[in-house]
Amino acid sequence: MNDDVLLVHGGTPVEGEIRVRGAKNLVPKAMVAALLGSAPSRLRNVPEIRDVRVVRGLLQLHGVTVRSGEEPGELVLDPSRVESANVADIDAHAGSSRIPILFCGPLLHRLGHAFIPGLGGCDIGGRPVDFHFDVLRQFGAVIEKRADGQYLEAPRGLRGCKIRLPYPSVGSTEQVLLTAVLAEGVTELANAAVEPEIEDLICVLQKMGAIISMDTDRTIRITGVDKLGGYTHRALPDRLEAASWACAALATKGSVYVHGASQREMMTFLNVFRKVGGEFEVDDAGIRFWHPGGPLNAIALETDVHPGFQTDWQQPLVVALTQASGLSIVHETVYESRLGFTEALNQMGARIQLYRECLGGTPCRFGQRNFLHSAVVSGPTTLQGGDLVIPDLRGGFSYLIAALAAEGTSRVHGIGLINRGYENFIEKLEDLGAKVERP
Ligand SMILES: CC(=O)N[C@H]1[C@@H](OP(=O)(O)OP(=O)(O)OC[C@H]2O[C@@H](n3ccc(=O)[nH]c3=O)[C@H](O)[C@@H]2O)O[C@H](CO)[C@@H](O)[C@@H]1O
Ligand SMILES: C=C(OP(=O)(O)O)C(=O)O
Repeated sequence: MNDDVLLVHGGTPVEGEIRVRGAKNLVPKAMVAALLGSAPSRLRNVPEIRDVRVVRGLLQLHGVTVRSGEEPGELVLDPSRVESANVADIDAHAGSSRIPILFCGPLLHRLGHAFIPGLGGCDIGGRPVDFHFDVLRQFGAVIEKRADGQYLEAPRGLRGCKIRLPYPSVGSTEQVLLTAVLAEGVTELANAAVEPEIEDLICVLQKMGAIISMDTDRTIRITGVDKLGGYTHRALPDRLEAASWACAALATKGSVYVHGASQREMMTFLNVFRKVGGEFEVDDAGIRFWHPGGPLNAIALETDVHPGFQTDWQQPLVVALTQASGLSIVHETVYESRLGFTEALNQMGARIQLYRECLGGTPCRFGQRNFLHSAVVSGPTTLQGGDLVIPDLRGGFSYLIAALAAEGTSRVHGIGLINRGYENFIEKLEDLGAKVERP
């Protein structure tokens, strides 16, 4: 059996219930934050995804014990014996995810040095980390580029500083938070990212004893403290996974109840979902998403930083837009190369044209720089099953949605990548009545 290929027999609406657990874009960061504590931490609602397994391995390499807690999805992290790790062992995790770079601040605080391997993450743009290293230098870190990664030291310790990010980068904001909380003095971070996962990380750090404020102009101020304790925290739900299943319901004319989905973090998505013609109902335990019948509406969509339309929602929604009547306009302003996945959709019968121009009013760094970062989606189109090779995490799930909506059977190759951010997605597909099988 080839466990990296999935056969998807399309044409059946997804119907039923699934559960989402803690957010892929918070849980690994909260695990890294435990490194900063002088006492054990307890993290709940942890999903079984690859990004969590990567960080668990990296923490254990550095002497942190990570064990399962009493309740399902609970981790207990004990940082009392943090130690240097063997570079070759760290390197084994090179290319696995974005998270290793967030070890810089905590390891500099705990050990006075850090080695960071090459990063992974979705291939949706250059994914530079210049902002990260700029802010670390401002704190006092000395960074040496080596063949297999970056070696950092803090010869004079880490001191608070005044930072303005060139762009509200999520990872760079997290880099500042995880470094500033134990740095000497006050740090001011202007033009910070304020995604819900950032706010949840601030809650984690505050529980540990950090002093962090967020101003109305997205300026975050951190007053360094001498010591942090442990935390007990239940991670916020994964709004990205929840939206992905909602788009599957829309594209296949189905109905999915997502246990654990939270309206608060999904308000912008819910507005767009409703404009396209989807229906949803919120209750205390989750959200039901369904296609009410009749035509879907084409829309104009621009991705942006929070509270704008989250870029990670874009790819699954584009598949649903192939089923909408009329011309939809999509302007991807966060990543320069996040529309490449549409080529395979066109081969299935979609009609999506990409443009270098900014097709929208949101200020964008990619206009006139030769990036195909806008799209016009003409629909509705009938999709035919085909051979699909997964390019990235959200593009991969989007291909599953397209295969579910298509006539005939699709072979989806490289499905292992989807485990990075979607817990037990094959079981969930089966729970929703999807006709999938391993060849
Ligand atoms: C593990 C995780 O949390 N991943 C999320 C995180 O990625 P990540 O933290 O990598 O995304 P950023 O917010 O940093 O990136 C946004 C933009 O800033 C640019 N940039 C970023 C850093 C830098 O040093 N230099 C630079 O130019 C990027 O190229 C990109 O164009 O936020 C993204 C934006 O919400 C999400 O799509 C990802 O799911
Ligand atoms: C881009 C994403 O993840 P990462 O930053 O981990 O590549 C994503 O979750 O859509």
